[in-house]
Amino acid sequence: MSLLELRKLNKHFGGLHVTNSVDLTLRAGEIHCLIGPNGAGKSTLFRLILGEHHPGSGDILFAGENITALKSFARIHRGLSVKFQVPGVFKGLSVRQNLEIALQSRHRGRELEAEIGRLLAFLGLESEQAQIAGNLSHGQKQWLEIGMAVSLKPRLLLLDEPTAGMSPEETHMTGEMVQRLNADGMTVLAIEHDMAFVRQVAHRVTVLHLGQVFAQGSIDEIVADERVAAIYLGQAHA
Ligand SMILES: Nc1ncnc2c1ncn2[C@@H]1O[C@H](COP(=O)(O)OP(=O)(O)OP(=O)(O)O)[C@@H](O)[C@H]1O
Repeated sequence: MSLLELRKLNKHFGGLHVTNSVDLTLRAGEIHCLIGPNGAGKSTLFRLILGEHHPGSGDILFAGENITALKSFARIHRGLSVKFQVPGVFKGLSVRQNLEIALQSRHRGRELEAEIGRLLAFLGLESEQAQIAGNLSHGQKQWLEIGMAVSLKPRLLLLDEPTAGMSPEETHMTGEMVQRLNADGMTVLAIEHDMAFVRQVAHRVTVLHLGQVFAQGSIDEIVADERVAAIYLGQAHA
């Protein structure tokens, strides 16, 4: 069963055709990685899925429903969540307070405390819960934001370069987090340049190039594809 379906999606910025008739289907329960050169249109695709941009033409279906005309909050309400590249944590508040803000629209009292505890354990941030978020390491800030993005248990999690700036160890731990979320039933679409992360988590990979789907397959198929090597992996990422 498909959870998300992009059908012939087009987006122009002035004369620039940034999303060019993109067809992409995410199966419910998969971890799907989106890779491609800088400027390929990956982030724009996320903004279209989230409703921050509206397509010139084409359709977006979520769990069978056409959500193309829906506002972002309505999409989030249906179970979409996103973590963008720049951490959007409240830097002056503690880790615990950040999680409380993310959770308080749906949980109160004891239930809220239990959910905060569950997330702190999941993120490995229990001993940092009283820390001011601005003082966390780069990796911990990214994890806190992942925690906020998954706090309301979305059906689909969009991650925009979740491991950017992380050490190999932190990258691996992030991959494990994504796998645990997936094991609990969450479908994940991640934009990533780090091929170790892609190899660790991806069930399928889509290569975007010049706003178009250029290739799709398993990580082994993508790495073996000479056309992909020529436009992307042959550069710094192999
Ligand atoms: N709001 C905008 N107005 C005009 N052009 C835009 C806008 N947003 C993105 N673009 C252009 O669209 C193209 C695709 O950008 P996008 O950020 O989606 O690519 P990307 O694949 O995510 O790149 P990166 O890997 O560098 O993040 C780029 O040429 C960019 O300059």
